[in-house]
This record gives sequence, structure tokens and C-alpha cells, in this order.
Amino acid sequence: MKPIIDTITAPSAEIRAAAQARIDSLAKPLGSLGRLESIAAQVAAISGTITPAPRRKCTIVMSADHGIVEEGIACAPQEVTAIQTINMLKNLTGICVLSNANGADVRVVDIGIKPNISHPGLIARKVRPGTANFAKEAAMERHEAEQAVLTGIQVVQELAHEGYNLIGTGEMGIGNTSCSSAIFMALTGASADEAVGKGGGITDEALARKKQVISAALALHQPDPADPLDVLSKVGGLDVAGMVGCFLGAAHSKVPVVIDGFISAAAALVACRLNPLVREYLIPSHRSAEPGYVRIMAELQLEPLLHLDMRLGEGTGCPLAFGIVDAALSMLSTMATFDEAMINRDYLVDIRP
Ligand SMILES: O=C(O)c1ccc[n+]([C@@H]2O[C@H](COP(=O)([O-])O)[C@@H](O)[C@H]2O)c1
Ligand SMILES: Cc1cc2nc[nH]c2cc1C
Repeated sequence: MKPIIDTITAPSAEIRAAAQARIDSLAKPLGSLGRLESIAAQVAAISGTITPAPRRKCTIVMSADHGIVEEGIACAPQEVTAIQTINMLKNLTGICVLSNANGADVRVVDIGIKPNISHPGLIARKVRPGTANFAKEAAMERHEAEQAVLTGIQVVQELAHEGYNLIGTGEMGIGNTSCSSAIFMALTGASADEAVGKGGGITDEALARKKQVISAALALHQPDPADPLDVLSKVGGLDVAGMVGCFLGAAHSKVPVVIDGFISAAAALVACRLNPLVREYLIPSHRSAEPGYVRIMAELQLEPLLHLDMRLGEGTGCPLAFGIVDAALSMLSTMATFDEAMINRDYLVDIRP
């Protein structure tokens, strides 16, 4: 893992400048395509070419169970993790239909589901069958957190080898907003009021309990904010750790990587703490309705592209952002420059009487 983290390099500043110069030469007022311009320049810099082709797109769904559901602070029974994972493999879930509608693929990884699932489409990389209840004991061993991160790195490397060059990060894990809030609080010192929300949907009473449980767990474990692996192993999740690996692996493979919602954003924060250069590879998709999301974005100094009041998770923001990225690249590669456009002034007809 460390050799990968230590050999991440920055996207090319030269290509970014050349792409920006081309964007500025296009037939439009300077800056008038807004965020499409910075996305196009970012992807060009990452890919090492001024005119990147349309992307091959895939969202990785990391599925795992969470012992913290024992505390009664999750949105649904634990078995929903496995059931929804099967539904993903059958192309039935939110991430599947939004990916189908946007020309993108989905890969589903069992990185720590409690039951075993047998399906030819499943990438079976279970590190352990769910985390322990971190209200009582560490979620996992440090070596297990490392293995989960390494798994995420490897899955991205495999996809990059297959030719995918735009990756989305998704997850399925009942209870994973709790560990994401705990990670965010441990790394930044944010309060429970700032970091904890209703996740998939819980009562006001359960929310109050969720805040208490997470605060007490952080007091119990005292995770070291300077050691992201310590935080992940004490209060993290196998799905989140796998997504951390996806961000690291994408940056290492020079592939742009899209952030989905709150859980994905917490994983991106961990990856950036492991190597700040990862930030240059990130594309935030949508503003999750989970309240901690905007605070993580502020911490990362990123601004989501879309505001759709979504909070499903699974990676559902990613296929929506993919369409925007492809549009931005199309602008960069195929739009006429001012010089090309002005050739056509010959066609102008003087319509004055
Ligand atoms: O991504 C988000 O912003 C998001 C916000 C709330 C809930 N979720 C999804 O809901 C599940 C976690 O919710 P919970 O309440 O069980 O912690 C998990 O499977 C996530 O995919 C996802
Ligand atoms: C049905 C259902 C689908 C989900 N997808 C992500 N989290 C979820 C939580 C539930 C409850």
C-alpha cells in the first residue's frame, strides 16, 4: 500500500495550461462554459493529452456490513446490505438504472458482507464478514483496514487495465453513515451536531442516540487524527476503506475519480490525508442531503456539480457526473475555435433594406 501512496504524482501542469489555452481559443466568451472548462482542463491534465477521447466509465460499489447496526441507529435491517447487493448484480438498483441511462458500467465488490453471496458478476474480495460494533470494540484490525484499502487499489488497477478511464465510487452498507460521521469527526474535530445526520432515514430519537453512540465511541477509542489507518480500523468500515483504496488507486493510475455522496466524501477525505495529491484527481458529483457532506467538501475545498437533494448512496451521483465530464471533453476536443468560426463570416448576408 505505502509504495502506491508514495508514488502518486500530480497531473501535468503543462497539459492543463495547454488545454486551458485551447479552451480560451474556442468560439465563446472567455470562461462562459464555467465548470465545464475546469473539468475539461483537469481531465486533460490527468490523462496527459490536450484532447481526451470520451471516457469509458464504471462505478465501483463496495458492499459491506457494519457491526454498529446493533445500536439501532441505522436506516434498515442489516440484511438489506446483502439483498441490495444481489439486486445490484441483477441490474435492478438505483445505481444500475442511472448507469444504464448514462452509458456507464457498474462493478460490485463484496469487501465485507456478512453472508456469502454466490453470483458470477460479483467481485468476491471479502476481508472479513462485516465490522465489529465500534461502540464496544475496534471496528477491525489495522491489517484488515490495510487489506481493504489495498483491495480498492487493486480493483481500480484491474479496471484501468480493462480500459476504464473514468471511475465512480459507490457503496452499499447499512449503517455506513455512522462510521463515515465518526471518521470525519476523528480526522477534523467536527462535532456530532456538525457531522451526524439521519442517514437513510431514522427518527429524531434515533438521531440523538446516533450522535451519543458515535461521540462515546470516539472517546473510547481515541483514534489518532494523524494516522488515517488508525481512524479507519477503530471506527471505519470495510466499504469506506475499499473506497479509500479506489481514490488512491485512481490517482496512482492517473484516472479521474468521481465522489458520490457522504460516505464516498468521507473516504475521499481519508485518501487525501494519506496523500494530498489525490485531491487533484477528484470530481465531486452531487451535494448529498446528509448534513456532514458540505463540511467535508469545505475541508477538501471542492464544490459539487449538482444539487438534486439525493441521499441514496450506491454511487448514484457518479453516472450523472459522467455525462457532464463527457460533455466537457467533447467541448475541448470538437468545438470550433474563434479562428475556425470566423472563417464563416463569408456566409453572413447583409439583411439591411
Ligand atoms: O451517500 C449518501 O450521501 C448517503 C446518505 C444516506 C444514506 N446512504 C445510503 O444508506 C445506507 C446507510 O444509511 P444508514 O442510515 O443505514 O447509515 C448506505 O447503504 C448508503 O448507501 C447514502
Ligand atoms: C432499500 C435501500 C436501498 C439502499 N441503497 C443504499 N442504501 C440503501 C438503503 C435501503 C433501505
